[in-house]
Amino acid sequence: MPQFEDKLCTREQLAARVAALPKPVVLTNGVFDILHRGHVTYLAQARALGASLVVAANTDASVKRLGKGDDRPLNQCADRMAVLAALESVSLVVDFDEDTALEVVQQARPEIYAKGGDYQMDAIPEGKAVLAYGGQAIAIDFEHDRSTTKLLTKVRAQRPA
Ligand SMILES: Nc1ncnc2c1ncn2[C@@H]1O[C@H](COP(=O)(O)OP(=O)(O)OP(=O)(O)O)[C@@H](O)[C@H]1O
Ligand SMILES: O=P(O)(O)O[C@@H]1O[C@H]([C@H](O)CO)[C@@H](O)[C@H](O)[C@@H]1O
Repeated sequence: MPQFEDKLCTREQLAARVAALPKPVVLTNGVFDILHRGHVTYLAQARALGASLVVAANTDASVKRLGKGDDRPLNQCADRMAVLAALESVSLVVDFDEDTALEVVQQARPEIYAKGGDYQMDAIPEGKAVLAYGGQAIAIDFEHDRSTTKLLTKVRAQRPA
């Protein structure tokens, strides 16, 4: 097993594994279906806010409920998690089956919660929870105009009729 797979963590292990990480701990969450430059830049910036980065990835069932499309996610959860774990910026990867990462945040209690600039921190449950216990919630501005959905549109447009 490659060493980066040591970063994969179960929900049961989460609190103990986070407690062992260098502080401050930054946590973020998302689908990360087809990893692109926007994602890796954003994850590196999130990691630079603290000393460790925990990424919570939506389970496949949870992605289905987000309404990104019937065929999403393209990459199954275990694969999305392994790709995230292989990144230098990432310290720990956990999955979550709920509609939001609120419970993950409550279990992990990171010093900092980060999310892309497409979200308003005081309007989402994860951001509100971290702010309520005195942590920081930080939105990171988009640096690259990329998205999984745009990539898929491009691929589909190139398919022969
Ligand atoms: N281009 C980007 N620059 C910076 N952050 C991004 C970018 N795209 C996504 N993110 C952030 O990465 C996290 C995961 O995003 P997500 O998986 O929704 O990416 P996406 O490519 O926009 O996907 P989709 O097109 O399926 O909605 C979110 O916190 C989001 O804010
Ligand atoms: O990759 P996405 O679509 O940005 O990730 C979603 O983020 C939501 C956000 O944290 C607001 O609550 C979350 O609820 C959802 O489950 C996805 O992780």
